[in-house]
Amino acid sequence: MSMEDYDYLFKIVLIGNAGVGKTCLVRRFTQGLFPPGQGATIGVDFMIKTVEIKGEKVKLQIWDTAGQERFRSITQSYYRSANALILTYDITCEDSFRCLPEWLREIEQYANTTVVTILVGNKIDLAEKREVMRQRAEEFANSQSMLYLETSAKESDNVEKLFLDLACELIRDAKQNTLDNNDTANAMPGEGKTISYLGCCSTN
Ligand SMILES: Nc1nc2c(ncn2[C@@H]2O[C@H](COP(=O)(O)OP(=O)(O)OP(=O)(O)O)[C@@H](O)[C@H]2O)c(=O)[nH]1
Repeated sequence: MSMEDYDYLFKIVLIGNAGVGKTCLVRRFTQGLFPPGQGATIGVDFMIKTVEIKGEKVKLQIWDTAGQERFRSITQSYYRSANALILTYDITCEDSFRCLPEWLREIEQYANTTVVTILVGNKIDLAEKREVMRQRAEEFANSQSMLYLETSAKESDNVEKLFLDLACELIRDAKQNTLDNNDTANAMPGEGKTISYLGCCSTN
């Protein structure tokens, strides 16, 4: 192992409409909690969590952006160095799904072409209020070459899977030398605990 306390460092940026649950997903993953009365994100928030995948330490730098339109120019500047984007919508809010093409245009304009993008339908605990059918979202994700996952930050459904699957995907890419990690090499140290995860996709 190098002088650093990790084998890989990846930058993951969450984007999507205001109120879809981006901050709650990050809090659930990094702190294991669902904060009551979560206020709107102002600009961008930053958290770190280190996970262990097949004996390798993977440091995830997670940037939680504000969904509100007025912060768009700030958040756009975070796309460029992202290794992965989590494009989030709310399965109980048709509007947040209809806005996805707009977000894809932002990605095309500001993100690196090698970025891994996953579409996430959050709030599946509110099944009775669902407005966007899973199949429709899956088809849309497929058509745009995105991965797809449904989550509940509230019930903790698929939240760990979301970040760990992404980490696996990024390791696979890195091993194929399609990633340039130089941009993220100077990351600030931050809080985080190490968890062990061996059940993900094969990375070897
Ligand atoms: N039932 C349910 N509510 C959720 C879930 N995730 C988030 N919420 C609620 O949705 C609201 C918005 O959550 P946030 O995490 O602040 O949303 P955001 O996407 O970060 O919003 P911005 O910061 O404005 O972009 C809050 O009232 C949360 O409690 C979930 O999985 N289930």
